[in-house]
Amino acid sequence: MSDPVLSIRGLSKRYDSGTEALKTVDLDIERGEIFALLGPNGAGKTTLISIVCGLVNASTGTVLVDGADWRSDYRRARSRIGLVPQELTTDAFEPVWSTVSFSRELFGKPRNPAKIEEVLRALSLWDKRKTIMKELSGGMKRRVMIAKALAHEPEILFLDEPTAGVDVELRRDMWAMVRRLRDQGTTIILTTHYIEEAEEMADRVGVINKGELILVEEKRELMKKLGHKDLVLHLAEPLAAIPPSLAEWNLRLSDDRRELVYRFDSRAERTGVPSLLAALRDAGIGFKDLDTHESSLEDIFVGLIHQQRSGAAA
Ligand SMILES: Nc1ncnc2c1ncn2[C@@H]1O[C@H](COP(=O)(O)OP(=O)(O)OP(=O)(O)O)[C@@H](O)[C@H]1O
Repeated sequence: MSDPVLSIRGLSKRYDSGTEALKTVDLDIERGEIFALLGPNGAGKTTLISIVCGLVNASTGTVLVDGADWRSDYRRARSRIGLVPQELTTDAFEPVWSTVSFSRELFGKPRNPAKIEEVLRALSLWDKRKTIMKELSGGMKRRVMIAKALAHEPEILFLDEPTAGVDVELRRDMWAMVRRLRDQGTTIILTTHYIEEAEEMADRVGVINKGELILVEEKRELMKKLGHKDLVLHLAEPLAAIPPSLAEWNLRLSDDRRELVYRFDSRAERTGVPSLLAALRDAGIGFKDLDTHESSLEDIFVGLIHQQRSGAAA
């Protein structure tokens, strides 16, 4: 990778409470990419973002933001970054316009009404510029948080769980907006619990668990690894054993012999599900119901860690 816009080396964090929130993270972010940091609750996502943005002190390590050291050259480094935090923090009685333009001034940038107008228009907030914050809908408030983060024209935008608790429509809206920002040249780093969100949005995905960056990959590669689904067939009658004619599907029979489970790659062109159902009919095995389960993120992490360890041992 040439000339990363963000370069993180040996970053670790142990809070005063003794919690080791980050264990020696190394990460380069490419200019102009959308990078999703994917991990369960407590994985260390917010800690990582907070350190890079100068809100939390690292225990060890260094960060270069567009070449500027985030400790010795803090102002320059910080001015390159916009942060949209998880929680909405604005003055309820302030209108949208002044809320956003104040954020620009905080970075010591000269007033620039044309720039503020551009940001508000890009986020479809122009019509609301005179509305006070408390009269906005939840989705609008989130947009204002993004406008605030963009008001000083940062190169890198951090979005900490941008769609937590928002409905599906707003989530799609947010994704489209993030893509537009990327198309205009902003580098985007977002954190998420949702595999679906990482899949939809990111160019690259970093998986973090228990403070450890388990892997960083191109989205397409990662999704191949995450694509397993289980088809569970609830049988009409308990089955003594799986007949040899079904061997090719590698089915699993539950301990009570009432469920057959077929694991398949949901992204493959041929999942094998239709042919399995036909083979079951031919074998005279009836079922009352069927459902599919996607592995939880937790299961996937366990799998990835396992894969990594066995890879390292090989
Ligand atoms: N200020 C703090 N003091 C002590 N421990 C903290 C503090 N902030 C976070 N932690 C702990 O550090 C670990 C990582 O937390 P962090 O908030 O970074 O995770 P996260 O991946 O952002 O989680 P979530 O998805 O729930 O927001 C957790 O065990 C958390 O309890």
